[in-house]
Amino acid sequence: RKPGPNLPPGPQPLPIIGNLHMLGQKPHRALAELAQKYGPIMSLRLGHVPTIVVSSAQAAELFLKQHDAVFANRPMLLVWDHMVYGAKDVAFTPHGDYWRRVRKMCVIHLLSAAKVAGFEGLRRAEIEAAVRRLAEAAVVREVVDVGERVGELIEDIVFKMLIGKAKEDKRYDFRGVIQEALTLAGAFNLADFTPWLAPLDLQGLIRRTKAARKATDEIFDDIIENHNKEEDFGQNRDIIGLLLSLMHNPTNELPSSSFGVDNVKALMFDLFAGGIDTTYVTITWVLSALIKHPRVMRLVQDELDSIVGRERMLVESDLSKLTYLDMVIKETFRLYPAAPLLGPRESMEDVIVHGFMIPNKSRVITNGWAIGRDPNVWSENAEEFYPERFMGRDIDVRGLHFELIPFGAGRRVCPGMHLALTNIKLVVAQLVHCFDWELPNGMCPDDVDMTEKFGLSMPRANKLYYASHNGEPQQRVQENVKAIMLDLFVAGIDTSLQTIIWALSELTKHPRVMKLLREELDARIGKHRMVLESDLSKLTYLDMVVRETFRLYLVPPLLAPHESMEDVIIDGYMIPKKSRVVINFWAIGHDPRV
Ligand code: HEM
Repeated sequence: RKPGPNLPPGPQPLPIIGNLHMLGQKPHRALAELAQKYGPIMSLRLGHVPTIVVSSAQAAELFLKQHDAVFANRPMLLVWDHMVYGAKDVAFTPHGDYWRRVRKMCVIHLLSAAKVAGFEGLRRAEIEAAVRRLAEAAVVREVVDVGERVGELIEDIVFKMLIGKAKEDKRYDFRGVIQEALTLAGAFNLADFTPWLAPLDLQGLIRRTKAARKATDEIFDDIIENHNKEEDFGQNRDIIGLLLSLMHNPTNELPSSSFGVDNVKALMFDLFAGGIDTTYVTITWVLSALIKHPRVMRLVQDELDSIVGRERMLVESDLSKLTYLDMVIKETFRLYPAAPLLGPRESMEDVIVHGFMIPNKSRVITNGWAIGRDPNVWSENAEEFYPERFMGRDIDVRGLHFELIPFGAGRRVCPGMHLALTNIKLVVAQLVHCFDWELPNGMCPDDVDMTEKFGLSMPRANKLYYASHNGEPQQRVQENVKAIMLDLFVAGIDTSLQTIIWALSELTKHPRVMKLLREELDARIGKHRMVLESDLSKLTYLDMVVRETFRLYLVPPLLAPHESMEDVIIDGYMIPKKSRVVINFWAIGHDPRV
């Protein structure tokens, strides 16, 4: 008899653990190395679970397009079960009727292009506020933790979009908890592969998951309680309001029996985790790559200057014209995909793929990270950051071109990609358009460390510190400071802050004056302590700088109006009683005769 098809080739498994010991700290790298030896469709055994690893564009197309219906299931993992209320969400729930209904609801009502476009004003306000904060740091040459600033910004945008207001709960580091949850969700848990070890929780993953789940659960409970108190939540102004109104008004599609409060909380997890973590991780990779490659940074800025110019801030309708930025973002996804192993799949029946037997209930791992670095697709310079490789090549990231699938492909492709791409492009473009970024402490671009940490999402291993400018004052920052000052006037922030900003702006513009002021501070105070109020009277040059600022930028320029209390003759002129007197101190301060 002719022998039946074989399993794909792979390394020999050990008893009990199978090949689990071969995954190491960075499974995407270890699996890519194994695939070099065993090929792009490789078979492993993780504990007792048959596992197929897919590592080339052609193989991914077979699994995620040609046989997608067979591989549209997700394995049921212990961490996910704990974290998302028995997998009642979209991302971690098994294939079936419930998944189909909630996914459809997400795609149509929560994450559609129209819904995302509806939040444009909100994004603009949050980004302007973040740019203003960064510009204040730029003026005093503060070195900023870029990841932290980007994380705060994305968190603010997502909170406003999902719950209609900023995060109020200060009990937890929400972003930290979400990142921990995704690290746990991506971990290879011994207990999933050798169930009799589950009660021992040898890696401590379940203990950590319970802590993360407790934190998210308390935050979600508070959000729901506050929403339920607000009578107009049914107006669907924010996304959680919409979910709650679906819960309170069941439909045929989502009957009350299948859509209770745990389902709402599970979906909240997907939306917060998907919305914040992967987007923030991708933006920090793009910015790191740009700092590491000043040539590319310059080209992105040139494109922004030619499309947007320097007289205004970028708006969302500019994004589609930024073709070079688009290539930079693709190149970042290629080398640093936020989800390096995509989302795991599970086969729902025996199937033959490319002549190999793939048994029912096999775990399928697609190594997006390895596909992005495959020299057969990307040529010998596959490891190099070179956005121009996309020029004239029709390769998109949306799951149609299997050489580049950061959002997955097929039935379970990421439904949040439109939102993610909008946020990523917008934030990167604004930050690069508004600021010249430099490395602090004499670091050079080659020193930028691009080491990654493994999890369901793949963040940078180390923090990213940049100064938004660090040498001679630059036009880009000055223009930005001016725009911000304008904002401050409009916002009516108090006058002393306005004066401070004018003074700092003039100091940035006049390095000679800044140098003299620094020398005075060094001479009177030294470098080892902060300025005390008792020092102020000794700082005579600072006093002159402040007076010069008042001369040029008196706030407000006309002072408050006075009124005469009787008729009076001044300089031969009659000034009647009850005359309004406006004194133009701005003109006096600018009078060349004085
Ligand atoms: C850079 C940003 C993002 C990346 C790289 C990313 C990547 C992915 C990947 C690789 C998958 C698995 C696809 C598969 O199995 O084939 C996925 C699924 C998913 N993503 Fe995203 N994602 C991002 C942003 C978002 C956002 C903003 C949201 C929503 C707010 C979101 C919500 C989801 C959901 C709900 C699923 C599960 C879909 C399903 O199983 O049917 N993601 N994402």
